[in-house]
Amino acid sequence: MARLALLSTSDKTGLVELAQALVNEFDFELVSSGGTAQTLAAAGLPVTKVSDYTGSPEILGGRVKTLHPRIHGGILARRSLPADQQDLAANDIRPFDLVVVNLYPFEQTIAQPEVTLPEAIKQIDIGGPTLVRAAAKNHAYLSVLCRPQQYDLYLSQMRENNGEVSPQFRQACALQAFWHTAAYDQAIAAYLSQQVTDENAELPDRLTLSGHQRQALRYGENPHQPAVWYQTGSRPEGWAAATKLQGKELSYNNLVDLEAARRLIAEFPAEQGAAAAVLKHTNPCGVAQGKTLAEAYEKAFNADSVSAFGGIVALNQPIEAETATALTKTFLECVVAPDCSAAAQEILAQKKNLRLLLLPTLNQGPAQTVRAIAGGFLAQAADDYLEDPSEWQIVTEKKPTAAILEDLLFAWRVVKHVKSNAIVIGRDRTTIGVGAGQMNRVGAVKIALEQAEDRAEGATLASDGFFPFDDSVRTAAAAGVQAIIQPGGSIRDEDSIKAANELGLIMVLTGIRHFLH
Ligand SMILES: NC(=O)c1ncn([C@@H]2O[C@H](COP(=O)(O)O)[C@@H](O)[C@H]2O)c1NC=O
Repeated sequence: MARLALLSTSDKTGLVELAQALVNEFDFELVSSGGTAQTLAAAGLPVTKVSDYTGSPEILGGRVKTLHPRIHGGILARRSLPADQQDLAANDIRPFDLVVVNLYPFEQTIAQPEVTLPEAIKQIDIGGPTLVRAAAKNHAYLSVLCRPQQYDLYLSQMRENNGEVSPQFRQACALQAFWHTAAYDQAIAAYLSQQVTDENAELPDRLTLSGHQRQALRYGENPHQPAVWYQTGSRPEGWAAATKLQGKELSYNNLVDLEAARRLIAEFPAEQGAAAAVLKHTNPCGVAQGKTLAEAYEKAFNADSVSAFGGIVALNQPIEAETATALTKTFLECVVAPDCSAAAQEILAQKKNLRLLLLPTLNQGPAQTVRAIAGGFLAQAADDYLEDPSEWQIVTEKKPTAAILEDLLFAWRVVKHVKSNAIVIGRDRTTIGVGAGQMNRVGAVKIALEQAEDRAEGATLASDGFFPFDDSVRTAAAAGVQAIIQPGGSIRDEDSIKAANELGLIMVLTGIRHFLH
């Protein structure tokens, strides 16, 4: 007797070709749900509708189509178990050899702007996952395919093995099927938890990390660490949707640095003027705003040209020829920008090893960040607090001019993206000294000042956390710094303010801290 395949697919890609091969090459009979049967019949293929096969019509507008003992009995029966065989015979049920299902497009639906809850719920597939899970459970006897990308592999296995597939192949398909339904349910649960309106909605009770391998990376932070890049969601977003115009494969460290660069450059919206950032090991070594993108990049590069070698560059506006020429003057690992002109692409093509990426959504990142610890993981809301200088407190006798306030805001936006303890010294919307990741704050001040040299005269200084003592203020003043921005909140704030007044400095307290660990 011919073998039986059940086909019920939402995405009809490759369906007809698969079904033709099943019927013509492997003598399958086809049973399909309404829309799938229609597509197959329109292609001239013999197909039995599920409703004819079960004798039960599709009801509730398609909510119940394949949920029937004649379908699920045929999928779940153990061929080697006499009791199961008797049940099949007694109930006139034929076993299935193949189940091909893909699910209602839930994720694509919720990705659409302004989708309503009832619209989303309508796209929660019930019968499909039931078929997939049943077939995957019984993979000892049948195959399950849940994505069109699997069809060719299935057919080639059948062709190579005289119309059979190996138990290993069926098992691999079952594993993919369970990952698939798990990710599907995860997307539903995540969406529904977003609908809960309490203030903790972004950090729900349960958090499941779900992603599929986008790319096996050559290695992790170091060559002895295996690493993989996982993509969340079925539609590529963020870096998974970026276009790489040239250059070698992205590495683990490239991606970590690129994400740090993206977060930083997102502080500077393109419409507020050109900005450029050069990063090394996630810390900015040079950041600048300029009248043009080329000027911003030159300023950022010159801020610390030694560290910029081998750096990651993020630009907030499309790259044109002048900026491209400037970018070719040193060795850079990666450049990311929202766009790049054809002329600029031609210039950058000279740098064969440079990875050039286009990411139009530079300011769109994850709402939460997650980090693994022994026995669990930590999740927090991303530090995307929008600075509002009208909330700042000017605590010294000397008050900042509008120009100094602008420089303070610039340094403050940058220091947020430097590993703690962090100090940024800035001048004319350019960083001139960065002290990153120090174990004491005055140490970070000294490193930043050392780099700034005599350029510290008249500069501004930003500190990501408060000053526990007045030593940082005194050190900065001695080097010529004229204005300081910091969160405040130390029990000894008064000491720092007093020192600032004594030394003729301006001090601004933001009330917001930006530690980055
Ligand atoms: N309700 C059911 O019994 C049921 N059985 C299969 N489906 C889904 O219906 C879709 C195919 O429907 P159609 O063949 O009518 O185009 C597939 O995405 C499949 O996963 C169902 N739909 C939803 O739950």
